[in-house]
Amino acid sequence: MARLLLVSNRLPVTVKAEKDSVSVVRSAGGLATGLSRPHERSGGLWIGWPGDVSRLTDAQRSQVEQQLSDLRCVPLYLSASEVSRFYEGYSNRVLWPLCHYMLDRVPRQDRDWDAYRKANERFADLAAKHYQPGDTIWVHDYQLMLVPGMLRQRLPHARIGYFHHIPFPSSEIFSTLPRRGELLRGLLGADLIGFHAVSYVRHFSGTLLRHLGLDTDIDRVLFQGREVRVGAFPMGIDATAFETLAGEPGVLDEVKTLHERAHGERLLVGIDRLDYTKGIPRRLLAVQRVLERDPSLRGRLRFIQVAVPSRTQVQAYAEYRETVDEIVGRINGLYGTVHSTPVHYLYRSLNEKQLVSLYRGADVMLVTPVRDGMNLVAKEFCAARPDEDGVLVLSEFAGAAAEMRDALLVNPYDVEGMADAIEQALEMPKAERQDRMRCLRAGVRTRDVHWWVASFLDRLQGLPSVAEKPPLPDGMTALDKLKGPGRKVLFLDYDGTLVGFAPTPEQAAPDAELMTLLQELSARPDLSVHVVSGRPRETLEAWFGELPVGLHAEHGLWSRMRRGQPWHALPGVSFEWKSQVKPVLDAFAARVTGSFVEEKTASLAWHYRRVDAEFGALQARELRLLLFEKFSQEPMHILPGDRVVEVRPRGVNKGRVVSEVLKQEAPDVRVLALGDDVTDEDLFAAVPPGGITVHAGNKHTRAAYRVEGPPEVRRFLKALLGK
Ligand SMILES: Nc1ncnc2c1ncn2[C@@H]1O[C@H](COP(=O)(O)OP(=O)(O)O[C@H]2O[C@H](CO)[C@@H](O)[C@H](O)[C@H]2O)[C@@H](O)[C@H]1O
Ligand SMILES: O=P(O)(O)OC[C@H](O)CO
Repeated sequence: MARLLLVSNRLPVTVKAEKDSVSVVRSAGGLATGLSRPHERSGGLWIGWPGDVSRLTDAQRSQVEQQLSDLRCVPLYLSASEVSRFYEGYSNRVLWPLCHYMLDRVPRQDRDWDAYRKANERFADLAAKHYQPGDTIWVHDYQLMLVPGMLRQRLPHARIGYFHHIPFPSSEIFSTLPRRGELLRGLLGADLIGFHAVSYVRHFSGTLLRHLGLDTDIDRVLFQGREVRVGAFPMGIDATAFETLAGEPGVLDEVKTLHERAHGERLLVGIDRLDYTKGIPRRLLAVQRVLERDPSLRGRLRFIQVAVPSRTQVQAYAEYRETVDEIVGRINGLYGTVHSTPVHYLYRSLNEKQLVSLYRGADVMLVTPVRDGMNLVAKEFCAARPDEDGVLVLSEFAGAAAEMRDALLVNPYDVEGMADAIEQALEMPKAERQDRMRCLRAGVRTRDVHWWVASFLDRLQGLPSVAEKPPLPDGMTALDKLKGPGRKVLFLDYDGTLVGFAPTPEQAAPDAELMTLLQELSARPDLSVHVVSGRPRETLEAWFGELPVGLHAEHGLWSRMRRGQPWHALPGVSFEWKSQVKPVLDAFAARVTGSFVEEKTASLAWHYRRVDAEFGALQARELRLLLFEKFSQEPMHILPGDRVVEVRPRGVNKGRVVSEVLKQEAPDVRVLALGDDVTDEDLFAAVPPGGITVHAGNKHTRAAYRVEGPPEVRRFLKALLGK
């Protein structure tokens, strides 16, 4: 079995320094809880931060290191400044609230970005240092979003996975981050990027399209010549362990004590990290509403809320704690009696036995985060109910809600609605409670943490490795093959290859640098230059008419082989379908604001480059479907391009230009073709053996080499000129 290198901000254990002793204890948090057992069973390493060790003596530090090494944990010590700027700063003041849709909590400046980047570099360096060929690296969570990209640079052939444990917000939210591009590119260093829910995958794909122009095809996206997979892998828990613990005599005794001390009060339970995403204030208000509405429940209801201290140095958490304290005090002041207290609030961590006793003893479990990646407490509660009793009230904004449909789903912003759900839970007949709990438990057992780890790793390890399916070599390395004497013919696509995309076709006119470059290339006696474009011949003539280059318009329908020669069309091409297709495209242009139709002699194009990227891509798919449905018998091709859908006559393609041009050249001429979109694939296909084909971009291609885009294409052509 391949070794697993886990990389997460926190190790699954934390250093705990007491007065004269030091030890390592299990960290709180879903990630630590979920992956501890799989890590124990795998033979790999876990790299991460063991917590604050600044006050340890040298002897204590080596004691800690020995204990960590026994657990196969590799510590990465964060300095005080890293804790404050990388962990508390960028990770928890910026990314955490942003991914949880809390834009108003994100600071106005991103001064901690540098610290975030540098800390990510340290994690990547340490992981790369411990990496052995054949290892699988699995990076976790939002604190380390740049690590996959950094690892890819250090270990181009490594198998790298990344899992995002918190929500991936809609692209509208993610777009507000000034560093969005860097973060997205960082994630794309991975081979597989996992999320808890399909909706997060959708948001991520939309964000890639909007900001990097990358179109995800169901579960994969091409980036820098590599195929990156994305998928939903809902995380589970160690259900068997929770179930076993819930049946232990110690736990059952504890549950009995809990009930005895409650003197017949019904038990509502909430267990969370004290985090403003967990919805504790509104949950408390809902309990208050229940007591307000039904006086008969006063003295008969006990809400036990346990909150484990978390990120206490971050001001928002300190303020949140005050808010919770205040509401608890108010409810107890209002509805407490000398005999009973409605809210029992514990601000501390519990051990597993105490935790499970509360799960097992609860009548109603309240899991009502305002936003949560998954929420494992909901699953732990169900696993700890082998008695098949107890009701789960679950927020529809927790990732877990997608799977746990038998819970009472609530809108955590709707206090009245939550109060209704609590009443419904308290009144629910036993048979219904059991039915629901049976279904919930079946899901929790089937999709447990072992299933989660296995499904992610199986997918990751089943992918062809970069070594098996290497990215295309850099186009620059092909230059040598073109050096030396002998004639060469260059076929150059225009849009997306020689120039970048502009909002309108007119705005993508050639600039002075490009004109000079083409002038110099065509002046070379050993080079013959042909511009092969989808543009109309009038445009090519106006731009390049004076240059001694071959011009080929409308994908080769029209050609002007040499300067001064007339344009001629390919014979036998039918255009009759145009009059029927045009109204369909016009209707799309009218309905999709910002899109427009371009008409050429033989073809039609619907452009959506000025339309919102996600919406445009959706509409383009719909248009293609409609055209296929209506016109499949017509002698025309429907071609998706870069933010354009083109309809062209059959029998016309850029490949025909290559064969026509080469008829007039000696057989040993060397051929170079450069292009970026699907129409250029015909060009590449027609290049004879021994020729060089270079794709400018990230798409699937039959070309043998790849360059990034127009700036690199120009660098390539300049290098060809010896510049
Ligand atoms: N008082 C207490 N004492 C002891 N233990 C306590 C405790 N309160 C909570 N815990 C434990 O901490 C864990 C909390 O996990 P969650 O999934 O609920 O949230 P968290 O936000 O930490 O995790 C992040 O990662 C997980 C896993 O991916 C996602 O589910 C989640 O959405 C994301 O925010 C649970 O295992 C729970 O038992
Ligand atoms: O205590 P933190 O900040 O490491 O957060 C733990 C949570 O599980 C975050 O995913």
